[in-house]
Amino acid sequence: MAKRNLTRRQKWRIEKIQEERSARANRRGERAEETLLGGDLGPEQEGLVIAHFGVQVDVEVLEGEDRGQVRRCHRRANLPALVTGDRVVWRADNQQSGVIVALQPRRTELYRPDHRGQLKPVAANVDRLVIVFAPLPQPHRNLIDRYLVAAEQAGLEPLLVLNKADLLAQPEHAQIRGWLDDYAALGYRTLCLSADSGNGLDQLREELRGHVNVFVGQSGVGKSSLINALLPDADLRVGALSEMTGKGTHTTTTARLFHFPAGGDLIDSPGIREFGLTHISHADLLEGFIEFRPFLGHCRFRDCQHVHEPGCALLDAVASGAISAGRMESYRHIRGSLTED
Ligand SMILES: Nc1nc2c(ncn2[C@@H]2O[C@H](COP(=O)(O)OP(=O)(O)OP(=O)(O)O)[C@@H](O)[C@H]2O)c(=O)[nH]1
Ligand SMILES: [Zn+2]
Repeated sequence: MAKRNLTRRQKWRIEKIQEERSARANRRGERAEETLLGGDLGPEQEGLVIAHFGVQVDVEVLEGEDRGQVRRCHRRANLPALVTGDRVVWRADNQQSGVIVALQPRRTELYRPDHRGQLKPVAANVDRLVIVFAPLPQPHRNLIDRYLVAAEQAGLEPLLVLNKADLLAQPEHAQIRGWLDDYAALGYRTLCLSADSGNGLDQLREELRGHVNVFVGQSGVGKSSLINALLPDADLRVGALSEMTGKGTHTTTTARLFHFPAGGDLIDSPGIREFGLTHISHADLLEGFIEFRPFLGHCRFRDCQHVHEPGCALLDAVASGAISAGRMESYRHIRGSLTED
């Protein structure tokens, strides 16, 4: 017994010595790096990544008298790639920039495939997916459902926004309102509003407050109109960014974080707006239809495709009205478009 204890203690001491050694080596490396980066650094402080440009990121100061200001920072070589929305620990240098020394754990991550098809994080700590649709362009249920599945998969709370409510008075568009009610009945947050008239924008401001939001939806549904109404300071939106980079080559692709004047944040970029359109596994797809969950695993056949199998719990649920035919159709449509077999 005593012997084993001793051995354990010895092992622990050896590990401790090794840890201290590697910490010392790290500190040496960091000191060398800091000398290269231009000398004395200020104390560690919290920051928020609001944009990134290759190896550099823009960090918003979250503490002290410079709170709200933006510093162009490098990151220490031992850190993973940073993305917009990351919370970091950083140290100021004496030239209006700084060094990022640590990345805080991410609550959520949004991924997009890069040009080689590999998934890469593009934003961190988003918690709200604002799915915008409208009577025109004609909405597609499976597209909305796809965003909902992506939201479930990424751990974001969806908010369904039916924009262009002014068009609902036209008889040919009247049934779209029913879609919103169907989603509300499933337990989702919903809003019906008009960016043009401004009706319902106050409720939207309320919904966005206290969240890091991303807007998605088909082209032409009014995302830009809504964002313009919520972020009236146009300079903040576009101009400031190209001015800061000096050349503006990254202005259209990099994700950028904005603060809504009424509270809450927005992370936006053309790439982010397409979030959720790829890479869903079969299992995630089924789980992403929240009302399917009580029935999953209850089909007679373990490899049930939920198409025409006898004893299919999902088909029975459709027959009994527990699952709507529209959502089932939407599920099948998305399932048919997945590449995984
Ligand atoms: N009738 C009506 N039209 C609107 C409303 N909101 C936006 N629109 C119009 O819809 C069109 C598309 O709006 P955008 O804001 O550019 O749509 P978007 O979703 O940003 O489109 P992309 O930039 O292509 O992604 C514009 O002509 C807007 O004027 C609304 O509440 N009612
Ligand atoms: Zn089944």
